[in-house]
Amino acid sequence: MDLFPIFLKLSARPCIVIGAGNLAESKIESLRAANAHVTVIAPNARERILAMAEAGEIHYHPREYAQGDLAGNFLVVAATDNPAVNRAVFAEAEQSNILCNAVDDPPFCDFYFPSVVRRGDLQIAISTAGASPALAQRLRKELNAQLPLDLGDWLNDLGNLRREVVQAEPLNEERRLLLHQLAQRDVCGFDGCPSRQMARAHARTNPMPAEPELS
Ligand SMILES: C[C@@]1(CC(=O)O)C2=NC(=C\c3[nH]c(c(CCC(=O)O)c3CC(=O)O)Cc3[nH]c(c(CC(=O)O)c3CCC(=O)O)/C=C3\N/C(=C\2)[C@@H](CCC(=O)O)[C@]3(C)CC(=O)O)/[C@H]1CCC(=O)O
Ligand SMILES: NC(=O)c1ccc[n+]([C@@H]2O[C@H](COP(=O)([O-])OP(=O)(O)OC[C@H]3O[C@@H](n4cnc5c(N)ncnc54)[C@H](O)[C@@H]3O)[C@@H](O)[C@H]2O)c1
Repeated sequence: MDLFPIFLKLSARPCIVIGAGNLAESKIESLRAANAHVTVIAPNARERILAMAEAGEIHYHPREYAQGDLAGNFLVVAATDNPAVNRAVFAEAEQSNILCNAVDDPPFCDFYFPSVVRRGDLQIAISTAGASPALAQRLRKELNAQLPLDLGDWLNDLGNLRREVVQAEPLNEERRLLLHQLAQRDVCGFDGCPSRQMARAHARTNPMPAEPELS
């Protein structure tokens, strides 16, 4: 199957989850991790979901799904234990052009949830297009065991240094090569960090062109 892999910005976008059980909980957690505005509709909710609602992290409506509930949402996850309800949710989503994932029900999904390895802003998302979710999970565990725990902190420092370089140097081949070199070196937030000093020395030989004088 030809799936299109993208990383969506969900910040402040309204997303809705129908169902508040075991499977819904992990989907709500991943939507919240992307700062989506999450609404949940289900007659019964797990403890953790009730706690999120009490803390004001999500909106929870303790009732059954009704046609029209999806209006105004960007995406929906159908995670009830009733396939007929999940399919009705998918049908409404189709009609309203809202992206839908009916959990564990591939024909009723516009998108699949991947297995994710995360270190800060670094995310590696794995999909087998539904061929073997167990393999996706195993690969996640293998990659997770191999990647250093402080990779996210390091990426944060590297990102800050890259912003400095981009501000100080014009977009050219020298800058591109420097950024590749920095991505292979130790970088830290400390001002005297050797990689930082190297970047500053580079900026002296590759400065921004002077602003043209106004006549
Ligand atoms: C990655 C992950 C993310 C997540 O769920 O958030 C995910 N499934 C995970 C685990 C997992 N799911 C299942 C098992 C049991 C072993 C097995 O069946 O292999 C295990 C492993 C376990 O937990 O033991 C059962 C299962 N899953 C689907 C079906 C229906 C079918 O195959 O027809 C059935 C049979 C249900 C039944 O028997 O009734 C379908 C889907 N599951 C997907 C995602 C989508 C495709 C992902 C991809 O491969 O691209 C897709 C298509 C739709 C979707 O739900 O988005 C998460 C791992 C998270 C992690 O730990 O990293
Ligand atoms: N838990 C698993 O590991 C797993 C694995 C594979 C498949 N499944 C299947 O996935 C489905 C969901 O699993 P679960 O463990 O999250 O179930 P669950 O029983 O924990 O939760 C079901 C949720 O659906 C809600 N619900 C029921 N009818 C509703 C309606 N009309 N409108 C809105 N909400 C409604 C319930 O209130 C509850 O919050 C089940 O069909 C299950 O068989 C579960």
